[in-house]
Amino acid sequence: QLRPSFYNTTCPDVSAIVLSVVQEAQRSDVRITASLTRLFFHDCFVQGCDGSILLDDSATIVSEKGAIPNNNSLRGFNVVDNIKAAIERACPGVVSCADILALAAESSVRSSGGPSWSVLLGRRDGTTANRNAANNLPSPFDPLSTLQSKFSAVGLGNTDLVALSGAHTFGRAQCKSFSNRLYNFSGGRPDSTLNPSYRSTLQQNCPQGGPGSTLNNLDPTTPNTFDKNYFNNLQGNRGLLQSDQELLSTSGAPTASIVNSFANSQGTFFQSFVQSMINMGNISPLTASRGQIRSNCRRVNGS
Ligand code: HEM
Ligand SMILES: [Ca+2]
Ligand SMILES: [Ca+2]
Repeated sequence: QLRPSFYNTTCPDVSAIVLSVVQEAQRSDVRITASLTRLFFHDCFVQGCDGSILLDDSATIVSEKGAIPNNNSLRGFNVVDNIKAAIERACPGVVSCADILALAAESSVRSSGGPSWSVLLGRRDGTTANRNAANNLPSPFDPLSTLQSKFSAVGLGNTDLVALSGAHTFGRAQCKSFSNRLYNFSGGRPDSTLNPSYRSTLQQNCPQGGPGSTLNNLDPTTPNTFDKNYFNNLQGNRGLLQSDQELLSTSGAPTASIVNSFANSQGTFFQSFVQSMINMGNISPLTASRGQIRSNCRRVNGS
């Protein structure tokens, strides 16, 4: 069972160390807090929160980093290395990489204006990666019903889906993640659930045939602040990804009323987000004698 006090005697300063490295990184890279938050999601949804996302390719590992949703998209691995190095100096061999991802997500949200919470700890690191499962992460092109089933497969419900999607209140997406909505979405027309003036801004940034890698703010109103504006954007048909706008615009969807309640109250959103991050962090952790404490987050010990 995970608990906030897991490192109280063995590494009492672990949370403060993580926070300070995250905030140092944030000084030169405003986006890094979003990137670190996303790493935790992509770890937990594949084999649970076991640090599998951090493993590099090797003789025995087919890295999740090469999966389609991750390749040329995930970032923050060097900051995780820096956090690990700082923790190893203070308490060698004690803190797992999986727990570092959980702590880095909390520090990131808090350092961007969002809620803080006490992080459940005691996960250990896995010794395998799963490229195929990583290829099956929730996709921005999935219909709502598929997003719901991918969440329910790991024990998460509609409230978790909506609250955690609220992490798109900060960070960036590449044109290729949504440009299908801009030109020829259905019947030769753009996506009708995309606000026309927002659409023309996006069309300028993502011209047809242009580079798919150009970055766009996920939240056009407060791109670097963790707040409830993401949900207000959905109400104005300003969700960037199809998977964002669907939460509100799918007819009859049970997620719509949850979007509206978060749009009305930042306190309600923050409370639900914290609970849902805890729920996501509880996805099949390795505890007790299972797994290991990696000494290098990129490699299984002894390989
Ligand atoms: C509901 C299913 C989800 C889908 C389909 C989805 C999809 C995406 C996509 C396509 C991007 C942009 C990637 C790119 O263009 O390179 C992105 C970025 C991001 N996602 Fe999600 N996401 C989902 C849920 C989540 C969750 C649960 C979290 C965290 C709790 C999260 C946090 C983020 C953040 C913070 C970014 C920006 C990262 C950066 O700027 O480096 N997402 N997501
Ligand atoms: Ca994992
Ligand atoms: Ca925001």
